[in-house]
Formats: sequence, C-alpha cells, structure tokens
Amino acid sequence: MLGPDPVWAVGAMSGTSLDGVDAAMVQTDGRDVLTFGATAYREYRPEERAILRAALGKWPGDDLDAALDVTHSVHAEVLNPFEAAQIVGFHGQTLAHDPKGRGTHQLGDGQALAETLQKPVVWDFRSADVALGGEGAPLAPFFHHACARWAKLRAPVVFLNLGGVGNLTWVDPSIDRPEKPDALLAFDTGPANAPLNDLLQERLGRAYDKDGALAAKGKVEEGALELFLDDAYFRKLPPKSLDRDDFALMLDLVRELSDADAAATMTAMAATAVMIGIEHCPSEPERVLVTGGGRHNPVMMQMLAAGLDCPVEPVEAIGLDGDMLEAQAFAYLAVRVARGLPTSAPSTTGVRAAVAGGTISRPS
Ligand SMILES: Nc1ncnc2c1ncn2[C@@H]1O[C@H](COP(=O)(O)OP(=O)(O)OP(=O)(O)O)[C@@H](O)[C@H]1O
Ligand SMILES: CC(=O)N[C@H]1[C@@H]2OC[C@@H](O2)[C@@H](O)[C@@H]1O[C@H](C)C(=O)O
Repeated sequence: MLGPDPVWAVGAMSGTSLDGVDAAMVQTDGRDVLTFGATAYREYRPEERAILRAALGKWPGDDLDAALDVTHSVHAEVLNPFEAAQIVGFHGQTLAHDPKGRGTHQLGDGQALAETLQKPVVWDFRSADVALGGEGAPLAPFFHHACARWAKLRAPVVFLNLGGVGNLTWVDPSIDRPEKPDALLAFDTGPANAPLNDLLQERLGRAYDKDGALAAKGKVEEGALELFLDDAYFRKLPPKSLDRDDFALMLDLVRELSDADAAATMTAMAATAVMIGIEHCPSEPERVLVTGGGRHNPVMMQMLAAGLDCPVEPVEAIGLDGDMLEAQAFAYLAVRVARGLPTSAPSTTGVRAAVAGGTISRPS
C-alpha cells in the first residue's frame, strides 16, 4: 500500500485525563521524522466526558454503544480536515489496562473510522504487544527515539510525559535503531495528574490545579509521601505500566489534609515517583525533556528540578510541541505498522521480541 517514500500521516490521541482529542500530522518514512505538520484539538463537551468516564473500566462485550458513538463522532470531527494525510493512526480511548490479566482496551472501531474518513486507519496498537507478553505501554518510546535523532541530540536524554499517568523514556540517540537492545528503556513512572485532578474535582469542583496555584500555597506532608513511596511498584524493575486508577487510594493518604497541603503532597508524589524512575535508567540523562500537561505546572517542574541533578526543561527546548507529542507519536507509529516495522521491543514494554503492533483497516 505505502511505498518506501515519506508519507504524511495524522495521529489522534485521547489521553487518560479525558480532556479531549489531539490530532497532529507528521511526515515520515517510518524511520525518520522529516517534518511536523498541522495540529488540532477538540475538547470533550461535559456530556461527552461524562459518557466516557462512565465507560472507564469496561471491556469489549460490555455495553459501550454510547461511548463508542462519542469516540467515533469526536474523532471524525477532528480528523476530517486533515485531507492531506495518506494514513491515520487512531489510538482510541483507553478504558482499561490490565496487561497481565484481561489485556488492554482502547475504545474505537478503526474500520468504521476508515469508512468515514475514506483513508486507511491503523488502530488497536497495544494488543499484539500484550499477546506477546508485553505491557502494551508505553508506545511513544520509538517515536521519542526518532525525535531525539530529529533534534540531532548526541547524549542520552529522558523524555518525560506528565499526563494523567507519568511515563518516561531513556533514549540513547547514538544508537541508530530503536529496537536495538541498548537504545531505549521505558516505563510508567507512577500517577502524575490524574489523582491530583480527581482531588481538585472532588473537593473544589475544579478540573485541575491550574499553574499549581493551590499546591504552591501548601506544604508537603512527608508522612503521606513516605507511605505512598512504600508501594512495591516503585521498586519493581522496568518495563512496567499502570492503569489510570491504579493509585486511586492516594486520595485516602491526603484525606485529612487541607486542600493546599493535599495538593502540594500529591504534586510531590508525582514528582518523587519520577525521581525514583530516573534511578532505574541505564545512565544519568544529560537532560530531562518534559511533555504533557504537567509541564505547565510550575510547582511540579520546580520539585523535579530540585530533586534531579540535570536540567529539567519542556520539550519545546528542542523545538517539539509538548501538547502534541502523543498524537504525533501515533501518526509515526501508524506508518511503522504499515511498513511492517516494529513499534515496541523488550526494552520498552517487556515484549518477548520486537513487534509491529496495530491493525490496518482500509475503506471498503
Ligand atoms: N496550566 C496548568 N497547570 C497545572 N496543570 C496543568 C496545566 N495544564 C495542564 N495541566 C495538567 O495536565 C493535564 C493534561 O495533561 P495531558 O493532556 O498531557 O494528559 P493526557 O494526554 O490526557 O494523559 P496521558 O498522557 O496519561 O494519556 C490536565 O488534566 C492537568 O492536570
Ligand atoms: C494503556 C495506556 O493507554 N497507557 C497510556 C497512559 O498515558 C500515559 C501512560 O499511561 C502511557 O503508558 C500510555 O500512553 C502513552 C501515549 C504511551 O503509550 O506512550
């Protein structure tokens, strides 16, 4: 279907924080990123978000009609204008993630989207990895490797995504292929914004702690932080991954604290989980490049900078767009799948062997 020349792909990602769908174009041959293109964002309306939230934790076979309608219509709306794209990478909304048990579930029907958009759609990126013993996540690391090469970095760096869940990729850009054994190490670090958002929603009816304003007024309760860090997840060697609500009990640890102290403590939990994560990396990175919404939270960024020995900067420092990196990743991965190139490896998900995850659906 796709020849060896670079193509324009569009990727769409709806993250664990359930804020909306990002879409972004990338020109790539599946190995190198040549150009970054147009982007778009469609926020969920409150009623759409409520339908998706109610579907969290559900698996194929459950009643998902309403959530599927929302996912399909929002993706069709955000992706329709990308006429120049030759192929689509459609992540789908993660509803449940239990790689060592029931599997992983991203809501969406790629065939239906292919019919609507009249373009080939690559989707269900995670199942093949899980079937081969992998965590099915994170999948952005192969793209992070391409970004490091695009930015002509030489020394190992860490890409840190602070979304609902945190995940990091240690990258050695001097190794030319991401599937080679020492090129990457990746894993979920712990909860990032999701439990903090839940706290703000529950106590104050606010979606999130804008600019860390509440956390800035509070003080970290060290006892609660220590109890949180006792969780065996942090000592477990990577690869490892999390579901959005795996740390929902964090809210109990801050239950007795004032709003400001609870926000400060939860922000410290997210940041400290990252610091422990960095200790698992093969070597100290030259810098930590932060993507995802958490990079807009100055309190979280300051805590990271204070706890790490290297500079902590938003990915914009190397010319990337930290709000769109995940959507770009699934554009890039779609082309890799179409070309039969792997999208994960033992070092990124723990999969038995490098695998090209994803199903390709073509309009009939
Ligand atoms: N100005 C800001 N101040 C503080 N926090 C912010 C700010 N902007 C965004 N955030 C946080 O970032 C979150 C959104 O991050 P992002 O869009 O990266 O998440 P996601 O892509 O849904 O998650 P994931 O990567 O886990 O799938 C918001 O819910 C909020 O908690
Ligand atoms: C199962 C799932 O959807 N995981 C997401 C989630 O959000 C952040 C973190 O947890 C990461 O593991 C992953 O997303 C990114 C895009 C990834 O696969 O790289």
